[in-house]
Amino acid sequence: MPWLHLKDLASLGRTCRALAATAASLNLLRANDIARGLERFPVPVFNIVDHVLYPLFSYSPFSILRSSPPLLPWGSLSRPPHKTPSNARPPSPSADICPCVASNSGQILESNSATNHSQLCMEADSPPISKRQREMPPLCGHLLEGELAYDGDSRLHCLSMSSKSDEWVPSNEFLSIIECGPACGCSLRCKYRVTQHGLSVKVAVLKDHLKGWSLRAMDFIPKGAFVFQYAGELLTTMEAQSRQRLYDELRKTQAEFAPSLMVVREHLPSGNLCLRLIIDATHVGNVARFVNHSCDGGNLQPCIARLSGSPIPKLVFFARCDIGEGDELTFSYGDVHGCETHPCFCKTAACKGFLPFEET
Ligand SMILES: C[S@@+](CC[C@H](N)C(=O)[O-])C[C@H]1O[C@@H](n2cnc3c(N)ncnc32)[C@H](O)[C@@H]1O
Repeated sequence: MPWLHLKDLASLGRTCRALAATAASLNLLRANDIARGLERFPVPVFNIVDHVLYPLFSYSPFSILRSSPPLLPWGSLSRPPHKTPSNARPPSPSADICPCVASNSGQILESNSATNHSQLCMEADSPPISKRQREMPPLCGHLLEGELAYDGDSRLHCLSMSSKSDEWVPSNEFLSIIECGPACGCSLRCKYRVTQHGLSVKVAVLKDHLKGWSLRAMDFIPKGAFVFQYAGELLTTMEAQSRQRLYDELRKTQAEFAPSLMVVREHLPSGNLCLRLIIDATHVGNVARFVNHSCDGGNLQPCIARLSGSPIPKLVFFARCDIGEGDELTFSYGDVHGCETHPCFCKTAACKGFLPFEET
């Protein structure tokens, strides 16, 4: 029964009282935590709009390669226990500097300046750092342009790409962050691994009568705090195109169907495309699949995070401003409105009337 789709569970529940009780308790378990214990906090679902108990998809805190055969919506028989209490914080950085600056002998090569962190991402038993490496610009913990990304509270403190001032100006441009990763000798406690601990704030999924499911903050989230990554299936362009055609067909017949296919493109200063990251959270994903679009940019800042030594970047979100408990979490899906078919209900002053859509 734990693997069954909501509809099959309901049919089975109608056959006898014992199965009805089991189906009801399974439904309650699912609605109390859509993340199935895979995140630091349970993610409850609330719906006073209709009788759908919870959305159907497979929860994964991290992106996976295209799942074939598809995962079942409720993957495991035994529900994994919450490993940490719900009020636990991510592992706090153990020291002021990243441990991967330590040499083989355990001696610290760099001083406590975060801007000196560059040379550093090396295995503990890797060869000593060369003069050339010492002179390399900083990498981990920095934005692509070299600015330091995080302040002492692990909050994103800077700087839109277009503004070089110290004041953080929210922007629709994606920031690009480099974090410590598999190529570094440091542990998960390193302060340059802010985006690597899964969901970092309490959220809940709520049904909205116009936009479908939506995501709400269940706690105050300070400006600059990491919120979550956008996890889903990583697709090739060809796979994405064929899925998009299928989703367009499904939308014609199923009013409730809300696909969550995101395409992020990165360009070189020359304008040439250098990265296309396609994440489909329609079937497999995390809480970010419930974030709706807002034409004014919303309260989440999307960023591309690269982990040192990992070939595939991630799409991650930080709070663009202070976010109050109960606020809906939103971001801008894009500026291009190529095909005006799906009405937007963001209700902001900047609303363009339709959801962004671009043929790629
Ligand atoms: C990433 S999902 C967001 C969660 C979705 N609302 C759901 O029910 O699963 C994207 C889909 O949500 C809907 N959506 C998101 N933002 C919207 C908005 N501002 N107005 C209307 N629909 C929106 C669209 O159907 C879109 O394809």
